[in-house]
Amino acid sequence: MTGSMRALLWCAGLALAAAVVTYPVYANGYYLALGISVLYFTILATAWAMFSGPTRYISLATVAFFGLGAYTAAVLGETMPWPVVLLAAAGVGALTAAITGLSTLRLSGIYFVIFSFGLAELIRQLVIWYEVNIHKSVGRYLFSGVTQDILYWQLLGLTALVFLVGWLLGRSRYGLALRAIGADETAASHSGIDATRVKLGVFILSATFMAVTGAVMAPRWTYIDPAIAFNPTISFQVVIMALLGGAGSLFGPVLGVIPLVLLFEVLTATLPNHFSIVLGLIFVLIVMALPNGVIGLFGAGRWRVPLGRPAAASARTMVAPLLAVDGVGKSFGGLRAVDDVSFKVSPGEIIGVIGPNGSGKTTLLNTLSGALKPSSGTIRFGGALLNGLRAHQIARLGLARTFQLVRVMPDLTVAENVAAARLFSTSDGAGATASELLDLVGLGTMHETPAGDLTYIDQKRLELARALALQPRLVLLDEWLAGLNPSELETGIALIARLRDRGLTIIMVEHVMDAIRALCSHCIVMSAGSVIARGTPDEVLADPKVVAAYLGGEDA
Ligand SMILES: Nc1ncnc2c1ncn2[C@@H]1O[C@H](COP(=O)(O)OP(=O)(O)OP(=O)(O)O)[C@@H](O)[C@H]1O
Repeated sequence: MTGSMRALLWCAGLALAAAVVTYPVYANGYYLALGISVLYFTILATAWAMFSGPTRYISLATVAFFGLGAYTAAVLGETMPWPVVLLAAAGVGALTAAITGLSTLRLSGIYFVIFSFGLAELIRQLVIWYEVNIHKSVGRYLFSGVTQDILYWQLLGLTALVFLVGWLLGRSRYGLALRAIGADETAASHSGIDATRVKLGVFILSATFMAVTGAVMAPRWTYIDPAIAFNPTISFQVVIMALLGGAGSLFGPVLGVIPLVLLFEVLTATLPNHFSIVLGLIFVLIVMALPNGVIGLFGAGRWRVPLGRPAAASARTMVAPLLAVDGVGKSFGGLRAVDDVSFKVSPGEIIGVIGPNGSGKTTLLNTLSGALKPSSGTIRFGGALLNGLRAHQIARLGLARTFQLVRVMPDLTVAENVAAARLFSTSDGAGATASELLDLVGLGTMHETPAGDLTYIDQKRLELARALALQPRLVLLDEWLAGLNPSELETGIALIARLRDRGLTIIMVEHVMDAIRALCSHCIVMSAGSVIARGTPDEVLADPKVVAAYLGGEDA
């Protein structure tokens, strides 16, 4: 772009900003009211997309927080200074989001949608009950000195703030963490991301904006009752606007707000009795025709986090043994999938866990990595007791894993997948960069490729790079070599051997016996949840009990 073009763009931007700021001075009452609607829906849709865009938790609770803000203003507006009223509304919104979020953000998919819709209705009913039985009147009057002009400028300030916060969030590690959670919450947790805390924090932030918007809007109505403040249509309109514009980017929702505010304006005037039907139709059309919103048509970037140089690994003090599993069991109802398993792993060792299908190998790995809580026994890692810790806490201690059914975050690029495992790293020494790790696993030329576009084998390589990005002391590989052709297998075995030579400790569940023989110093063999043999690969594979357990299995 030439210098004069840039100057022209700056001038146009400044002229637009001046026109927006001075809008109440030259707009008549009708257009000012439209401007107010555009602004308040912009804030609501941007705040909604801040949480729901990256996580894909579709929330219909917008009006719950908006209504609480409006009601807080109605209750306090005539007795308290206005800034105090806005702070109180923010506090009520944040507190309600914290309480409800803590109990429900473990829900996902349709359960969260239903909950969020129910929350808005529950709060509406509680407010009606309070008003009728305690306050003895259905609604409240709010007379304040807030004119339409002041209302507009308050909303404009709040719009600027929501964009600033959204921009900062997108640039922060929480932005990438949210997207990682949205792409694959399990993989994110095993990469050290505390999914519950990240989701809760951003849910509260988003709800706070919604509540303050409700408070700012309250003086517009003068008379506030639950039907106005908690009108469920608002929640649906916000979802439709954010989806039309594109919920995956910061400025996407506003592209949906402007045309839809105008359209809804026309519809309420021309089809007041069929408004909801038209709303539903628009929703269906948007989801079918523009799954990534208007902004998706331009391939506009998502909120990206610069990779930078990763945090470095600490010189960890090794305690022998690195892992001590003692009497671990795991039951599913009446099925004892893992039964009284004990073994130790010393630093730098590769231990093989083998056994026929269904013998409990993956379940054992799941108890070690925090995906499942053991029903009995203890697991100590580097001296720390892992029982009771959650997946992200175990990952942060330096215990990484790959999955039997490969789990990458498909919408994130290869580089972002690796970066996700570094977001909450507490390491402080020098470690391999993301780039070095990708070179190591053979993905050095694919940094910007979306992980979902990789072949199955490359996804496995990426999973390993992501596990290594945690700078782990122990890596659990669950059939990482499965499905490789002979030359890929050779490369895979050589790669694992290199990791061992660098001092990494590995537990590998594997059916490929050539790999077990080539890599493992020691094996445990499981059958029906119990350990039936242990020793070197040659010893266990010659054991008649093992041969019998495999029933002449092809590899053994
Ligand atoms: N979440 C679960 N709920 C109920 N049963 C389960 C669950 N996970 C595993 N199981 C059962 O526990 C047993 C052990 O399964 P697991 O997947 O650990 O075996 P595996 O040795 O890893 O098998 P494979 O080699 O086929 O992967 C099986 O009978 C399985 O059906």
